Amino acid sequence: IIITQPTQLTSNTFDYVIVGAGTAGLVLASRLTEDANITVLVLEAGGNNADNSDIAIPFLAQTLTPNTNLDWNYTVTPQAGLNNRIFAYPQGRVLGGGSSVNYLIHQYGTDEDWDRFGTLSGDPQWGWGHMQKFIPRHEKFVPPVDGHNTTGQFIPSLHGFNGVVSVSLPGNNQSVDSRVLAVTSQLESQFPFNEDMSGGNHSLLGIGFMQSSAGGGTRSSSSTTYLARANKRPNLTVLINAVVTKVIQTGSTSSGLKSFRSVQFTGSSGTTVSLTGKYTSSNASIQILIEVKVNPSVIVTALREVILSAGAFNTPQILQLSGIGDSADLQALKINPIIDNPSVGVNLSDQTFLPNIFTVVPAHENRTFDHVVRDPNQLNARIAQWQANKTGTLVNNIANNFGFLRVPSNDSVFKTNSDPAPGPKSPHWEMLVSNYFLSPGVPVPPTGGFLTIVTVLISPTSRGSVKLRSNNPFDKPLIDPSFLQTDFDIAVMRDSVKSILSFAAAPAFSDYISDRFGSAFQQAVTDAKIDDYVRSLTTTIFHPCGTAAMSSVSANFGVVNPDLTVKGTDGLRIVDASVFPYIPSAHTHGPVYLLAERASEIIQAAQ
Ligand SMILES: Cc1cc2nc3c(=O)[nH]c(=O)nc-3n(C[C@H](O)[C@H](O)[C@H](O)COP(=O)(O)OP(=O)(O)OC[C@H]3O[C@@H](n4cnc5c(N)ncnc54)[C@H](O)[C@@H]3O)c2cc1C
Repeated sequence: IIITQPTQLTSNTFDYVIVGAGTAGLVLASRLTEDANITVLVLEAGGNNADNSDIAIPFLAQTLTPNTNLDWNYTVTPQAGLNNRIFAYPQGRVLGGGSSVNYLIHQYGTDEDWDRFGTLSGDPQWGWGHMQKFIPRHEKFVPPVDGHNTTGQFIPSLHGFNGVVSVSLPGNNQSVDSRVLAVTSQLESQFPFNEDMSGGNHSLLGIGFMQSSAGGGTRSSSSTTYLARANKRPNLTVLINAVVTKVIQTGSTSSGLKSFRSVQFTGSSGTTVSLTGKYTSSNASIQILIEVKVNPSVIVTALREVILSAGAFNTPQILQLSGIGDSADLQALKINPIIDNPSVGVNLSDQTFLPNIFTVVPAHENRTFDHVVRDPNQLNARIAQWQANKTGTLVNNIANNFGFLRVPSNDSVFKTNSDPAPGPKSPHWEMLVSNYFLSPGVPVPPTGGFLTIVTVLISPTSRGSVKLRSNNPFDKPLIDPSFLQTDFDIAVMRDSVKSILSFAAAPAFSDYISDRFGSAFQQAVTDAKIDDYVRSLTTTIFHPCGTAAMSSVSANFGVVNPDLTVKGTDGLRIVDASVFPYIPSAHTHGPVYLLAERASEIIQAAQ
């Protein structure tokens, strides 16, 4: 059941306490409570999502964040590689976490990604040979809502058809789709067609159709799927509006591990304390009323384990608030270090987002979605169509077509850099073709039609960090993704811009695209100017990973062991995007789902 107040808890002990009802947390909650004898409490800082139809409508994903009540409303620290800019760094704060607010793009990463995890962790079961078995358990591939013939648009053997989360191809054809496909013939050697980019042992390289976590035109999140199937079980309790502030040491084992089985959190049901004072100066007297909302802390205890699934920013934040982190950092903030581990909060890896925007000739302006985005009447008409029968423009996410590419192996960048991709099937960069002006946080211009080809650095070599600002759990952490800090990263982005300029210059777009949009893009005609342009516009594609990374049991770095237990602890595990030692070559929620499915198996085996 879902409860809203700590006072509704019927016990303060549970077999498992899961922190965060996000992508991973709800997989665990659902799988662990399949055993009716196991009790689980999930603590989620955000609210319910049931009454928010904007979450359900795929195309409205871009309106859910940043800076909304579904978002943690974080920002990056000034980014040296991006002209010291500061920008929003959204993270879902609602049942379903990222899976409720993200752009629905669904993939798993390549077998090369997973095999690297297996090798690095010393546990071959993180390799693809084992991990692929979770796809049929997780995925329910369903036909697109427009019922079009999908032959040649995906490879059935790579998918599951009886799992939990719905996945589908675009359910509304766009006029640019056929142009994109024409480029895969016209410029085939550079942009070949790829029938399926879900990952695994099929190469990701090439251009093809997007697969989304949606079914019947509606978002399929961990909340609408994994939680929905478990929600009626009496052994599962989900408390929303509960902000976890730390995990608490409850003892030690005979082998010297520190046990952390209690969790401290703050519910929303605060008491308001009013202080009234009078300030009198020589010529005025002011009455001052200060109201402070005091949220009492509540402590719950896990009989078996506490599992942190609070995401790549908040999991390392909670660890550090709990005394698990770099001792020097913690002492500087007057936090008592319990486990000294300098790997906590470092190794932050993320992929970038560069909206390369083109203007569309007036004759085709109406084929873009810009009129829908800028005109509330047109948008409302499409919302009504979606409400009526789940069809139309809004059933798709930001793009129907996308592609993954590599920097050519003879490129000079490899003279000074080794290849960070896990293998030849794994890309260095991605392109997403959006049929409108797509630049998160920037409103569409009042007139004109646009085509945006987003480019994404998929295999970054820059690494950042998540550190505490203070010992106050309600202070936002200092998040520094260190974007484009290496020669390799900027070289890949430069290559991506040059490549999409060739893509846009293909015959298929000659009667469609009129120009590049914006002076920085127009002036990007030399390598140096392209770099300026890249640094002036790049932000994040919201895939932070690696801040509590998995390593082998004997490694002298890393935060969790291959079984996801926190090093040096007993009763404490991490299951979320923070444990990936490298960012997967993919949009990250699919890899997180597979990770959480395997974690459920590991946790059940340990019972
Ligand atoms: C705007 C956006 C677009 C994205 N687009 C895509 C996409 O198209 N495709 C894709 O694959 N991936 C996408 N992602 C990334 C993907 O959603 C994440 O990689 C994935 O959701 C991470 O899962 P997680 O379980 O690690 O964390 P999350 O899903 O973020 O879950 C963490 C949960 O913990 C809760 N929590 C955090 N701190 C506390 C606390 N102190 N107390 C209680 N609860 C807490 C949070 O509120 C949240 O519900 C996107 C992400 C965003 C933000």
